[in-house]
Amino acid sequence: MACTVTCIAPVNIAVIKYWGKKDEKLIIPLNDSLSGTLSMEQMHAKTTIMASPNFTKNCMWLNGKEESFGGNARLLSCLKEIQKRAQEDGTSKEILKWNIHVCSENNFPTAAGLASSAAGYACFVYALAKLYKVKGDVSQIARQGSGSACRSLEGGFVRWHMGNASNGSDSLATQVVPASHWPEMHVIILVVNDKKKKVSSTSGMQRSVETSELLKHRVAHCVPQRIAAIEKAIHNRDFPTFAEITMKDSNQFHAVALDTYPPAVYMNDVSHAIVDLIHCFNQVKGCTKVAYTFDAGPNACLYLLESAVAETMALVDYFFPSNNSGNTVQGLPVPPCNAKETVQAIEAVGMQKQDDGLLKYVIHTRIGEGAKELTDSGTHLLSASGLPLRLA
Ligand SMILES: Nc1ncnc2c1ncn2[C@@H]1O[C@H](COP(=O)(O)OP(=O)(O)OP(=O)(O)O)[C@@H](O)[C@H]1O
Ligand SMILES: C[C@@](O)(CCOP(=O)(O)OP(=O)(O)O)CC(=O)O
Repeated sequence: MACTVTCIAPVNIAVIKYWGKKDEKLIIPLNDSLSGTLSMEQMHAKTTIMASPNFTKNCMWLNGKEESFGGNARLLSCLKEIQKRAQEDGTSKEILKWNIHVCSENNFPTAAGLASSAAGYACFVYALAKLYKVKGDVSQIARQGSGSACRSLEGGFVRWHMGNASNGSDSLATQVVPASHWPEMHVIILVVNDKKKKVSSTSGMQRSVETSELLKHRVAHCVPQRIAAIEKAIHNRDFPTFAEITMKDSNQFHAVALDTYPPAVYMNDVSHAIVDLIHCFNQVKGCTKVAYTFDAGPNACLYLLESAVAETMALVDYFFPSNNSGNTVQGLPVPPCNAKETVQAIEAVGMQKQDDGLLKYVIHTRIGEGAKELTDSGTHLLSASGLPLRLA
């Protein structure tokens, strides 16, 4: 009688940042944004949703712990919107009356500045769409869970169009190119040891909209040109142009955060030392090898071509030594590399080796595919009676 679906969805990291809403409730942004979707082999959210006439209320478990469903306005608005679409599409009325149990797990740290909310809400909405057999684009609905979630449904590079409609009907995400367009594009995430609690993206951007003059300038004069130029660079697989725009946009986003009153400080000294290292590396090589970008936290996300991975990691290990033998790298293997000459050249332009243990760990991944359903019933996270198979 019960219906069950299980789906996985990826993380995405913006190269042109979303920062600021023109509608807080519908989550309509002030500007277009563009991101790379990261491979689900390394990082994904996985969500099982079961609908049953026997369930007495909607329930949600995240990483093995029960969370409030009824008290989470964003989960509720995604559910309401998908059900509305299902009704329009003529889905059987019966299932729409049943309560649902949702069980989700992220195979990477939640709420640690690694875009878990983007993967999580994309997965929730994608799985609901499968459950109710809703056809067509659901990015307008994922957007209402967390803005950046709308970019996690598709693979490759994805653009979120801010749209013009006041009801948000044209504020949706579309694929710019599939992952296969630029398979050499890899990503290294440097997870920075950080004790401090951040200002959430939601409240930080709200404060920026209220107080930052620079945000107005960014939205009107910078983002439109950058979106057009980076799309072109992606189509042409032009890494130096892609990298320069990515770094400038990250820097401008953090300048807006500082222009906010009171300021929102997301990058720390380690983040700034990573920025210095990347600029020194690009300088001594005489061409742009690596781009950095930072979201609302201190962790660095490096976009680079596969051919630069080994040397970049050798430099990270040298300039940001771990407490023991090399930084722990999760994900794709990193080939060994003797970067002695580059290290010397970088030291000659003034970069110094940092203290031990500033990085927690490193994730090596690549651009990957969008959300998908797992059809093997052995992958469900809920038992036949609708309870989590694993609790924390
Ligand atoms: N798999 C999931 N399913 C549903 N909701 C999720 C999931 N993962 C995360 N979330 C929601 O997202 C919240 C975390 O969002 P938050 O913005 O604090 O962290 P983040 O997305 O990891 O970091 P950042 O936005 O800075 O990249 C969680 O508390 C939860 O409400
Ligand atoms: C810095 C960012 O990562 C901000 C992401 O903000 P969220 O999508 O987390 O915010 P809400 O819509 O309020 O949930 C930039 C980006 O991903 O484009």
